[in-house]
Amino acid sequence: MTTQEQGAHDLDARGGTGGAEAAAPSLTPFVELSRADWSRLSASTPLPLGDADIVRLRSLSDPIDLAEVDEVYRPLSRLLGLYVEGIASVHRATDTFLGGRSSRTPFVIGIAGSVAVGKSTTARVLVEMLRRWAETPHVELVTTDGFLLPNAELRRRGLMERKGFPESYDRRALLRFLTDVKSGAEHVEAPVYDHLTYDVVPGASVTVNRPDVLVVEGLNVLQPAPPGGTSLAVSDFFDFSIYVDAATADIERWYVERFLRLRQTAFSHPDSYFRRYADLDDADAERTARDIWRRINAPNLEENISPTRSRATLVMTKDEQHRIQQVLLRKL
Ligand SMILES: Nc1ncnc2c1ncn2[C@@H]1O[C@H](COP(=O)(O)OP(=O)(O)O)[C@@H](O)[C@H]1O
Ligand SMILES: CC(C)(COP(=O)(O)O)[C@@H](O)C(=O)NCCC(=O)O
Repeated sequence: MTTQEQGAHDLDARGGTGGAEAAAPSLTPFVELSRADWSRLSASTPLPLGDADIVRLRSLSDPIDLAEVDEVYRPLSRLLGLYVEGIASVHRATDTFLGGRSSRTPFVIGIAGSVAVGKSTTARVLVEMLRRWAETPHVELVTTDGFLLPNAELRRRGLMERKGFPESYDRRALLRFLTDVKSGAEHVEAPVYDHLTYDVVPGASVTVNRPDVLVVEGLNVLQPAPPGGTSLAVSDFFDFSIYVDAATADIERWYVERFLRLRQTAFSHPDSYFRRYADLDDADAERTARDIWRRINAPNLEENISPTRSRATLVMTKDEQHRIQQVLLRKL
């Protein structure tokens, strides 16, 4: 925020200048767009996804519909394309300036937000769309759950009730991974988490091989570096970041609904960590889900995740039916 903008903020905070004329609009570092404003941008953007693609995404159990993709994700993928082109152009100019000494590295997008707000769905749709743009055919997705400490280590540290909190991750491994990706390294490996066993998979990894775009999705990707240290923040490696937002009561309801649905699928699998939940009736399952939400996910949202919202480049706010109602885009 500029000093002038800060001044305007301070005036606002005091309730305006005291004059009878209309108060000056409050200045923020974000451009604010309603759904209608945002979706109007879609008219000038070709849609790189068709019905068949949406059906395929749905088959991966993503519930998103074509209207949402059309009105919200189409402009978003175009905007991201503009940022990718912008960075590529800065890269070319810098490379000429340096006499050919720098190599281009992947464009990294971070996606943050609460458990159950719809980060995975947003990330998967974006990946599918970005892959269809000529400038970004090679797009990869990594979720930060692979960087959680294994359950055995969480138990040793008394952190099983803190899964998803900043201290439950191997932050240095995540920083090393991103440093390697942003150094232009080939075949960079990330560990893998299994929601079925509720644990990191020993010895398993995914490999990221210099994509055009890497999407990094996780609860805490916008967390600042720990105070007092000299360490970097994960977001120092992002070229763009998105915070997916919604009212806490709606997110809790989505969490409970997903939990109830999982009884028929993941929970009933013989290897499921939550096998004991598969046979709960609706009332007991809802009680259990609300208990996990209130003990773990709600405090994490309030203490660690929500405070990072204003660090994002773009904030997408959903209504109670997952429809994006407002987009905030950071001013440049
Ligand atoms: N755009 C959407 N429309 C309808 N339901 C959605 C949408 N996005 C997510 N959901 C549902 O909300 C729940 C949480 O979404 P998910 O992407 O798994 O969240 P997260 O990755 O943030 O935990 C899931 O049950 C998912 O099916
Ligand atoms: C695995 C998660 C921490 C999400 O991790 P992320 O990929 O966002 O880093 C989360 O889905 C989770 O399991 N939380 C613990 C509480 C619960 O079981 O809901």
